[in-house]
Amino acid sequence: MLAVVPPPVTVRVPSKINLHLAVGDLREDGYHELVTVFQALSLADEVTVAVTDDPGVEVYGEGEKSVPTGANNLAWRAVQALAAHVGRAESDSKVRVVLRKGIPVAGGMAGGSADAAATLVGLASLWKLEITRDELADIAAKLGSDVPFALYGGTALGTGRGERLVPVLSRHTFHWVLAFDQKGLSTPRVFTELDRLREEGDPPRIGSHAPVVEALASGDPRQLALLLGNDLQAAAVSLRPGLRRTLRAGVNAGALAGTVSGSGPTCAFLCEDAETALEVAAELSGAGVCRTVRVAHGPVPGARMVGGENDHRPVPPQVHA
Ligand SMILES: C[C@](O)(CO)[C@H](O)COP(=O)(O)OP(=O)(O)OC[C@H]1O[C@@H](n2ccc(N)nc2=O)[C@H](O)[C@@H]1O
Ligand SMILES: Nc1ncnc2c1ncn2[C@@H]1O[C@H](COP(=O)(O)OP(=O)(O)OP(=O)(O)O)[C@@H](O)[C@H]1O
Repeated sequence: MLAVVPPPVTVRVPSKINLHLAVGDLREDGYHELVTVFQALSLADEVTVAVTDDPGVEVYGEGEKSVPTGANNLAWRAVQALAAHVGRAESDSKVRVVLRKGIPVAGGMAGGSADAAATLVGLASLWKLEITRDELADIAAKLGSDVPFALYGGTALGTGRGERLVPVLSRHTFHWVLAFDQKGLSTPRVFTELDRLREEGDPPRIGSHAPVVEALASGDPRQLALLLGNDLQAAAVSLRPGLRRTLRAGVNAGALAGTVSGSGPTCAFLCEDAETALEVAAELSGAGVCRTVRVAHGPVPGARMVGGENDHRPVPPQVHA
């Protein structure tokens, strides 16, 4: 009898920004204790998983040449982690993973984490696993601190090393402009730079996340704009001083406020509305301070299959520098 090969599964997965990122001290395990407010943005990757006789990873799109296609690819590590978790034999776990990247590589927007989360969701369907999203989140947390959030999306408070999540009420769609830098920044390097800055002096630390949570509940972008904060920003700017100019240029172009996204170097600018975001993006494109400019909105849902009946595939307008 011929075996029936299941059709490939495609999952769309959002990027993230940190509206608030408070970094505590270095822990013994090499991680820092975090309190962060994540928001999932419409800038996304798409990941297709398919049964194959020729297993491996293919990468297309944003930064494709700088993404490893071997065992170091986070999506590939997700395949192995899920197969091990459900006790699936290697001969039964042969998959091809195709990544279509929209999220900048090493940009502080959790692109690799997004691909890992999407791969978990895609394989759970391809392999017809009875597994809850919470169980997937436990596997996700072992792959990286940002991976669980990419599964859930929306807006969430993250604690621990960022992997412990609770949803945050967010009443409004917020409009963002994203400025991609010429090249990426290594996340561990940015954390190490913050430790160095803290050893040398006492860089100011951002305050409590509570006002950010209130601003999200109110839905007022002007209120939120006053509260964006990221303890890693000083470290990212120290390693990439040109980011200061980018941050200024976004605000000069009409954004309410700008922040470095996560460990950078992508800068995220909050705008009053969708129309203003397009105007800011157009002006920033001409300012010569970054490689590419995109508009995005959030919050959006986490990793989910493309082609379902709830899938409207919105295409946000794009502006290229
Ligand atoms: C900067 C953020 O994007 C904010 O959401 C995340 O904290 C980074 O998450 P990630 O890229 O998934 O990071 P992981 O793959 O878990 O860790 C990579 C490295 O970043 C540093 N790291 C990460 C998370 C954390 N809470 N403290 C850390 O010091 C550690 O050196 C770690 O070895
Ligand atoms: N699927 C993947 N997509 C992108 N990079 C990957 C992937 N798998 C492994 N990598 C490696 O991981 C490094 C960090 O990539 P990634 O795009 O996840 O960074 P990031 O967005 O800054 O992460 P974070 O915001 O979670 O700190 C890249 O330089 C690349 O070598």
